Amino acid sequence: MLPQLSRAGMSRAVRRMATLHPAPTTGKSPTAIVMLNMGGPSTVPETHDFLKNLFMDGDLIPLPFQRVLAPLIARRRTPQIEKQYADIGGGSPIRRYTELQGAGMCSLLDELHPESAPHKPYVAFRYANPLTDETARQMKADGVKRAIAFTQYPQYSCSTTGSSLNELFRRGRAGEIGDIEWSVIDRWGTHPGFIEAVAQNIEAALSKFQQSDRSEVVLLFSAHSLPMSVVNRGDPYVLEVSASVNAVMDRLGHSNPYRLVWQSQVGPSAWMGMQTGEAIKGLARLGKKHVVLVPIAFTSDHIETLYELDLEYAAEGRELGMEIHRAESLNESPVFIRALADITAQHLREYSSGKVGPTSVQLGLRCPGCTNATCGQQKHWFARAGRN
Ligand SMILES: C=CC1=C(C)c2cc3[nH]c(cc4nc(cc5[nH]c(cc1n2)c(C)c5CCC(=O)O)C(CCC(=O)O)=C4C)c(C)c3C=C
Ligand SMILES: [Fe+2]
Ligand SMILES: [Fe+2]
Repeated sequence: MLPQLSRAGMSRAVRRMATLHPAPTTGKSPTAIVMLNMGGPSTVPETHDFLKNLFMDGDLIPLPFQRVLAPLIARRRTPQIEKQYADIGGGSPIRRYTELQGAGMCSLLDELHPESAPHKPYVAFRYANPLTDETARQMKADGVKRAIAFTQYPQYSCSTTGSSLNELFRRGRAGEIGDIEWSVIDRWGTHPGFIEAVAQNIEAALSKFQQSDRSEVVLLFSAHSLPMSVVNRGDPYVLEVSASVNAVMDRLGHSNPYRLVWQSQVGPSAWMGMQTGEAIKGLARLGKKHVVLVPIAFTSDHIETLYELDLEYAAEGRELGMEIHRAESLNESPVFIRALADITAQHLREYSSGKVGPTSVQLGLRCPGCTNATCGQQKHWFARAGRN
């Protein structure tokens, strides 16, 4: 039985775990939980390399003459994005939060699933340190024999999770990771623990409004948008984000009016809408003066929350006479860290019983219109793991 801690107590405990969770000393090879995400520049000077890696990724942004154009676009975009990271405190907090979440998750997992203990968290970012190749070297040095590739994007897109899996697969094929039995958790956007953590943060934001205004507050769920070219080839991200929103609203008992809107589009092509900024202006025109912004597709703070939502949109809304609060990102939420441990424990149980359940990869199911095979790569994972 795990100890029940208060939110503050748990947060302190998680912080302690993050500094204390040591490399295992039992001599038993650890079960690696590899946390996949895009990453972000921890300091402003790292912005250029982050952008260069991002624009080099053909799974995210397919460009003609990618190797030539990507560095040029990255260089041109760097000053603007550097300023945004400077304005949110000098860098992205994603590495700090991911390490904290991973340490807390693995401590809980050792108790929830002792059969595979010790569990050791590894972070593999796609565009910032620690990059996948560095993590691969560390796993090899640690003698890892069993690993779970655990996406930290709750909802699947071939441009995000698909890209991270492809990168890990390439490193494995090049012999950089060692001989490992892999399995994959590739989506968990409706897991009850995740939904509970988001719902609790919404309730905390709602409590900032006067009691008499509370039921009138519009919940504006905001997710990073996706180019329509990606949506139209059958990418499941939009559907899966919608499913998350629906599950949160079910958990809240449909207490408030709500919409799902899309932010952070880049470049001139068509993207999924409506855009978050336009929605806020539209609500103001309709006389809706109370809004909670809810980030729903990312698990920690980043420029999309700290800059775009807080410094741009919320500020614009307030100028229009609105009261706007943002639901906190999941960051250090003990409910969320417990959810990460539950998702992994469930996956380990399903894996060892030979069942492929909801926390396992959806076996090589491509987007029906996918031309770049991003999603299809996943079948290689199960070939390696001897499962399909
Ligand atoms: C679930 C989240 C995300 C999806 C889906 C996603 C798709 C996507 N993104 C771009 C282009 C860019 N994204 C950039 C930054 C960025 N993207 C996400 C998340 C998703 N992207 C986050 C959390 C961040 C910020 C990282 C941080 O602050 O820590 C950028 C760089 C910033 C900029 O130049 O504006 C670009 C470019 C595309 C094209 C795409 C879908 C195909
Ligand atoms: Fe993005
Ligand atoms: Fe796809």
